[in-house]
Amino acid sequence: MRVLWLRGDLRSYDHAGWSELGIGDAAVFVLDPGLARHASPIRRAWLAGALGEIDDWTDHRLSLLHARHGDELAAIFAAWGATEVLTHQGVAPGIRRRIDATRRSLEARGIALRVVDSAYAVAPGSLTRPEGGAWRVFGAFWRQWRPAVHGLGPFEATAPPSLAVTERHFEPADLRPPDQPLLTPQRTALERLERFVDSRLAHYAADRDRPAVAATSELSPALHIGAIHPRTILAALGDLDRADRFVRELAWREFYAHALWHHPDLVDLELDPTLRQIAWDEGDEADARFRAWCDGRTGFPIVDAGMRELAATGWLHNRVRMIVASLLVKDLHLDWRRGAAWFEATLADADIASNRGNWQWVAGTGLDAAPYFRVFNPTLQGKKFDPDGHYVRRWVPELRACPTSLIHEPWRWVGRENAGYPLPIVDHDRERREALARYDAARASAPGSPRARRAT
Ligand SMILES: Cc1cc2nc3c(=O)[nH]c(=O)nc-3n(C[C@H](O)[C@H](O)[C@H](O)COP(=O)(O)OP(=O)(O)OC[C@H]3O[C@@H](n4cnc5c(N)ncnc54)[C@H](O)[C@@H]3O)c2cc1C
Repeated sequence: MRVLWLRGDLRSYDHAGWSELGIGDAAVFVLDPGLARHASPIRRAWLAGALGEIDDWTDHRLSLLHARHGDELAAIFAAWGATEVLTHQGVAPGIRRRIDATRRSLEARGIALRVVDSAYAVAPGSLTRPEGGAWRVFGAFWRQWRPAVHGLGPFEATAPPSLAVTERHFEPADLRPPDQPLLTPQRTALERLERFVDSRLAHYAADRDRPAVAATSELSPALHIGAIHPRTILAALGDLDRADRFVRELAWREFYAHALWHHPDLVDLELDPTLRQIAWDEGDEADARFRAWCDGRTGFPIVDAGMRELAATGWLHNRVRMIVASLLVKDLHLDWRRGAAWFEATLADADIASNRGNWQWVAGTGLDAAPYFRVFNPTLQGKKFDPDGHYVRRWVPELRACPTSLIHEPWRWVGRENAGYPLPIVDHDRERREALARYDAARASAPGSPRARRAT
């Protein structure tokens, strides 16, 4: 008997695993105690929705287990009479550890575990530099990735398999917090894809940086749980050259997954060894700044709009992610890991590879990162990418009456105080200089730097 062990591939179509199942097999989703504890309410809602859709499709024969990975899970599969377990590739270090532990326990019982697919168009680890290891520069990765996805098509649709074994420790609906909406991630993803190709793709390159404009695909939460596969997206785009700007974004997702595959420590460790000693602020005052950032009360309108959108919806526009992340690291001098953890606690699409990779990009410490000395000015970013202030007014009601000419500098607006909007939490120019000094000091004290050698 075969067991399809579903994880981040929660869909019924364009799926390598379903096509291998036959009468008498089983499909299972395992809720590890860690996942149950850490997933944010919005992610639980996406998960519950996707499991509900698969459960309906299999006529409620999906097995849903509470179990620890490793021995406990392997023992359940063995009791079912499993001869082979199919699953998809894990990329995040914690997931890889859980799969490896389960594989070992299965093999000890004479059961094979086979990886049949990944959540990527090109499986992480399958592209390497000629000299080995992950690509360090996106452009070089892109040149190899782009031909590899040429002509890639979705898996053929399969009928729901007649699953024999069903064991249920919970129902999909139990996962959804009561205050979260009932979601249908597969249906939503396919609708968003159609909407994107029909009405947004043509303007994507021009408008993708404007948070007030509905210009992007909004596919990231569905991609994260595998309610849609990049193969399906690429196939729907048709001529990939015409969609080049968008295809590049999909490639960034795969670049970071490849990077994490080769450098599992990028989750917590600066990939640039010369920037591992940056002096981050800690203590009560730093905590207060962190809270103001989380709550959207920094006094920088575009930042506050973004952080409030994130809290309210679990989603945030890419340009605004970059701006808020830059403020945290370069203006508030708070550790990028703190910001990344907050994103993981709140984003519906929270994904270790994309999140940690992008935070390191913003901090200037990662692969192909923004040069550390390039510091976003939140006021100029706001003026450039939200010129009419529509995005700010949507999320910061205190500034609705503020004239457009001052919306990104409300400290100059006479009505600010009555509106109850705070002054900027820091002076950007001063903190920019401070950040550069701290980065320079870190570089100077890094092992191997000429100044560090002189000091020892
Ligand atoms: C600090 C920071 C943290 C981020 N954390 C995450 C995260 O946890 N999960 C996540 O999926 N994305 C993350 N991103 C990347 C990006 O912001 C989102 O993928 C994007 O905003 C999702 O919106 P969309 O689906 O409409 O994107 P679109 O513009 O429609 O792009 C299509 C797809 O391409 C991928 N993509 C787009 N931009 C990027 C990028 N910069 N890096 C990697 N993949 C990209 C996503 O899968 C996205 O769904 C982060 C970016 C920053 C700057």
